Amino acid sequence: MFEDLFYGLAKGTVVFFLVFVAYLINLLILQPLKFRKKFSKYSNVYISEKFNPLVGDMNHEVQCVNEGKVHYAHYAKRAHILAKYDLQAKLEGIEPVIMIISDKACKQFCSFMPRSIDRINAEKGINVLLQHSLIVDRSDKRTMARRKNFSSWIGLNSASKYIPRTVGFCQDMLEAMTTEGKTDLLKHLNKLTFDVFTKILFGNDVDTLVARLYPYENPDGQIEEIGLGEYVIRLAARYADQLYNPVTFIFPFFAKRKLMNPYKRDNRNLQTFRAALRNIISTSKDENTIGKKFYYSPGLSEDEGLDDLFLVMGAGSETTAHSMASCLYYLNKYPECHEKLIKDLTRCGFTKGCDYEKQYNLDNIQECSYLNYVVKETFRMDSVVPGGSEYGASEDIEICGVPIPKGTKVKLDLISNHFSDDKWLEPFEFVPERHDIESDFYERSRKAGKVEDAYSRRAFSHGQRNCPGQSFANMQLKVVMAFLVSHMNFKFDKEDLEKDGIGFGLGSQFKPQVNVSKI
Ligand code: HEM
Repeated sequence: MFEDLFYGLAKGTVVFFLVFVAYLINLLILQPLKFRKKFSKYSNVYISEKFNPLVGDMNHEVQCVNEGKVHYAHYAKRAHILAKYDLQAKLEGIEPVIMIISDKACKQFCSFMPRSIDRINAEKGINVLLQHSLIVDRSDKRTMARRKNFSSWIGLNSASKYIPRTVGFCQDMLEAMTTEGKTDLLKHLNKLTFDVFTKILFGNDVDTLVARLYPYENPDGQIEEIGLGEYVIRLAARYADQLYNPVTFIFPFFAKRKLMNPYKRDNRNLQTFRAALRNIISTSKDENTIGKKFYYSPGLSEDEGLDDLFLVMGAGSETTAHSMASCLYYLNKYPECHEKLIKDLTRCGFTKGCDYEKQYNLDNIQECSYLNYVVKETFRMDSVVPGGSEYGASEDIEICGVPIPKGTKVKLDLISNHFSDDKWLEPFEFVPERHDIESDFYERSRKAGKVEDAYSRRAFSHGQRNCPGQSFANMQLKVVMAFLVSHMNFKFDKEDLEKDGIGFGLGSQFKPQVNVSKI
């Protein structure tokens, strides 16, 4: 009898094992191959030459990091190849995605929104982190009303009220950086943008709660005490990492139910963070904060209000801080542009010791044309949100003659276009003048037939779900650059300046150590 039981169990185990192996072969090899085959017949769809089981086209990312470049540097390197195509059939690991490359495809993508293409809540990675926020929702009336509120609370007019605070934080940051010798630039810039956002969101009466340290559970199980700014950065990084964890795809049940680490631990940290935000909002007596407008937004549940608030903190601060690092990096790499910018700032009255209260306002900032070109060029050279968001086809559609079945994941390529030889003259050079229609460089570009159009610049994406914080980010970048460039000398490491493929977009491994002194 025991023998029968033993054989029965052994047989069951072998059958289970074989079924599991078949499931894995289908998931990891057959389905990805089928996807490649399906699109390989279209001459306007790019498919990478080699099939890499498990990593798919992410092998480019891995290779970049191994070569000491930022993980998305390959988009620039392969821009001349991608520019020949409308679409790319890409495997992000084992996940099939149609990437929108050409302007024509981008235009059609926008025209399909929201009826046939819309956000999908893939319930993975960052989407789980912000599961009640507007970013994961389809573009129905309610979501678009949430976005409208967003734009009016964080739009240019209301945002310009915070310019004096931003300047105040810049002064504090400069003091802190100049006492350190070589300084961790990103750490300071992250703190700066986070400080600005927390003031806007929470007001003045909860400073102690905002400045408090909160418990965070490390991957090795140790508890660390960290500030809220660091919390946002770590949560975003942990949930982005979940996307590269094979369990997310192979055993989605365990990941969704948070039955094992890192899902369980990440969720515990997320709940600690959300409780901290709730406490801060309900403690604050200041009725006019933007945080309260989000949290108590009519028609939204408490969770939705809280996650929209978290979305502003996550989407707004690290992105802008990293763009500031890019901007300073390129100014250091191209000293002639730095000199020109100093002249332009001086012309517009942004000098050391000027009357900050009077000088730093929206009108004066917008007067600085070269500053504007420098910021535009920074966004072209380094797309700080390299991944963009996830969209999906909600019915069968055709883009540039290629049928895309319902349910296919679709994403916009936000980088390669910025380095296309067909669109830009000398695309790998940092040339702010290319955005100045009165410059010689612009004239040369125009004569060569390379003039930008509605879809040439993609850092903030396109369509009705593009970035609603664009004006805010632009303004903040200009204010901070105007202050820092007129008050500080800075020097990145020579090795970093000479190296190709440095970038500061989200997920970048670069943490520049910079020599800073006051002017
Ligand atoms: C350098 C700065 C920034 C860049 C490059 C950037 C870029 C992006 C990109 C590429 C997206 C995805 C758009 C898409 O799905 O097609 C996005 C979404 C979003 N961004 Fe930004 N962003 C920046 C700063 C900000 C700031 C300062 C805020 C808030 C004040 C903000 C708020 C948002 C929100 C709420 C969304 C989601 C919109 C929706 O789902 O409808 N961003 N951003």
